[in-house]
Amino acid sequence: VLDFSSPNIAKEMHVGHIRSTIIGDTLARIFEFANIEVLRRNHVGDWGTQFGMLIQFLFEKFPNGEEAANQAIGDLQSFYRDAKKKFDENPDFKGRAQQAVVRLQRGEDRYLAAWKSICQISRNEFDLVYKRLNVELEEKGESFYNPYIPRVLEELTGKGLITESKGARVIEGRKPPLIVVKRDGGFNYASTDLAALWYRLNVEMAEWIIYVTDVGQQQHFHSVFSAARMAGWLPDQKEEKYPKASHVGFGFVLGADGSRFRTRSSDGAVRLVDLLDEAKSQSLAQLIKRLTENGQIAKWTDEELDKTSEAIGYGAVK
Ligand SMILES: NC(=[NH2+])NCCC[C@H](N)C(=O)O
Repeated sequence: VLDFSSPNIAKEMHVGHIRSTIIGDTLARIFEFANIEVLRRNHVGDWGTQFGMLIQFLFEKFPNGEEAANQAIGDLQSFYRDAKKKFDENPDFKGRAQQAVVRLQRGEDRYLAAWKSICQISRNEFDLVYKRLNVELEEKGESFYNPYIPRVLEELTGKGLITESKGARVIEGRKPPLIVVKRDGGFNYASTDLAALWYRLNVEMAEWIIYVTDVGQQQHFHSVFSAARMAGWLPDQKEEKYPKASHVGFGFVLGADGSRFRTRSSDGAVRLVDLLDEAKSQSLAQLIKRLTENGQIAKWTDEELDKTSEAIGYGAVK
């Protein structure tokens, strides 16, 4: 199982996700070339308390039905921003948003439908990037593993691995302890990853599970892996045995000024599709310049110029 790309619904798909997409795809291609069966998993962040906020905001903005919302959301990132602003500034709205989470988690139709349409809008945007990069992925988002969390935690509790700490439930072993149930009783990123690991080992029968994210998540994965070893799901690290789990961490993408590159700056959003457009148009300009210089330009059709600048531009990004 190769877990890569994995952006978050309704949030920006940032350059770090592009890097994960490209490294993950490269690894997948190497394994596939060696005739190893690869499950290319897009572990999208499609669950969590932020959906209460988004859905409530959607309902209040479009009280006359979800139909209109589909088109009106349009730019999901600014929709997210507006919802977040209201959430932070308006305590009444915050309360309603928290109610909405409960109703979503209870599976009320109207809430599920709104959640689904928000996910679909994001998915369409992600797909534009995957298509351009020629990367294939199969989505199994965080929400997929939700039903497995309680029984997985029950198993870990039965093995004596989960303890109480300041109202939360945690797995000790590495420092800091891994929080698996929040103080409010909710599950989190770690509980989802434990359930996903359990599923990949027991249902998908994975021999090797590889996660590709930036190094910022190294500690998270090592804590999850160590919990899995304590539970006896994975063999001892020192033995080169299967099944195994690995984190492929890459460095942060830096901007020209050497600081962490953000696709969304305060003065406006830089979308990843725009980044790809830019790569293509810069290589087209260079191509035309050089072909003109060496007198070859007349021999090239527009289509050849287009295809070549795409290959060079996207290739450069990759
Ligand atoms: N199984 C995982 N945790 N995979 C990586 C998920 C990455 C996460 N959605 C992020 O954007 O940072």
